[in-house]
Amino acid sequence: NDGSVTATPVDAYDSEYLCPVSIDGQILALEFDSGSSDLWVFSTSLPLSQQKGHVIFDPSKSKNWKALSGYTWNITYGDKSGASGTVGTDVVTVGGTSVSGQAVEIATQVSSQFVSDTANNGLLGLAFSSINTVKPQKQKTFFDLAKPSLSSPVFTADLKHHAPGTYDFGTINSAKYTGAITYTNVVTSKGFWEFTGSGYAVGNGSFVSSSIDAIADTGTTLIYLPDAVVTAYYQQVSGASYDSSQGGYTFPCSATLPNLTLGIGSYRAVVPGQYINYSPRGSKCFGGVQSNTGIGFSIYGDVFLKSQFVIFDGSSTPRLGFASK
Ligand SMILES: CCCC[C@H](NC(=O)[C@H](Cc1ccccc1)NC(=O)N1CCOCC1)C(=O)N[C@@H](CC1CCCCC1)C(O)(O)C(F)(F)C(=O)NC
Repeated sequence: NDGSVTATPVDAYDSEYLCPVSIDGQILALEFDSGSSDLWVFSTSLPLSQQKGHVIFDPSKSKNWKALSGYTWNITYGDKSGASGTVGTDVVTVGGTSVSGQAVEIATQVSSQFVSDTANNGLLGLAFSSINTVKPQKQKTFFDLAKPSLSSPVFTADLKHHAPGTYDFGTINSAKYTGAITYTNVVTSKGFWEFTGSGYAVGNGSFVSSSIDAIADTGTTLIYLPDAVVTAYYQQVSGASYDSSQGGYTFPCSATLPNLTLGIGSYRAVVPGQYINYSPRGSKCFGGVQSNTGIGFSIYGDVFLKSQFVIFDGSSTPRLGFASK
């Protein structure tokens, strides 16, 4: 049972995209995150102060809810936010795709970033189940459980700039992209959709071949790249500089930003310069391309993903596909 669901940007900067998910009839807006593998929700087990402003899942109102007694989870994300709690299973439906026995992780504690992000009522992880945090037994992701019932074991991301996009499960909709799809192999050892980029070009400059170890991550807002790439990019932006008080590169909001081309095999993925003006911050504007220093690999986040049609192929040899649109 293939499915399709709308992914709506939460704000004017496309900082995250949320999708409606039904848990036994209770509908919550969750962030689909190909960088983690826990499906967790705001719940009635949270302190009331942390529930404020959010849509709350109430397991006592679900007839298909089965508590997994003694099971717990605890996750910390790259931006230092986090959550933890208990676990049960329920029927989870996304678009037309329904899964029973899905582990739904109930939050009993969430960090302040989640409390204040009132549009976000939890996450639906789409990375590999190997990094699910449930103990004593890790649980499968929605995609892993849905796979056998899908026409093909894939999901696609068609995120858009300042507009709603879609995630599709089970089919590759040829109306959503142009030209050929380029596939690249994925390494799953860290549990991410990890691949090696083939290089970059800034604006109309020549392409620089270089291997870039990266993950395709719908749960990360920006693009995080090696310093060599980031400095080469902002050298082409007049007035750009690294502003430690803002935590990254900023530039005058009037600046014209060059496109950034990122190579995937022989495919050249073009990120429009305007996508790289992320948001006003202080008296300047904050860049959508930042340094990957301290992360350990590069992250091709939403600023990149929304310029492409992306296939997450979960077949026995997982791979990523990219196409223009
Ligand atoms: C620099 C390293 C990555 C940072 C990345 N976070 C982000 O990219 C957050 C996402 C966010 C948007 C709006 C409101 C709140 C949070 N945005 C962010 O740090 N910024 C700061 C820079 O300006 C742009 C917005 C992250 O932790 N992504 C998580 C998933 C997010 C966690 C926080 C809530 C939203 C989802 C991830 O799962 O994708 C991960 F792979 F990074 C990870 O930590 N996996 C374990």
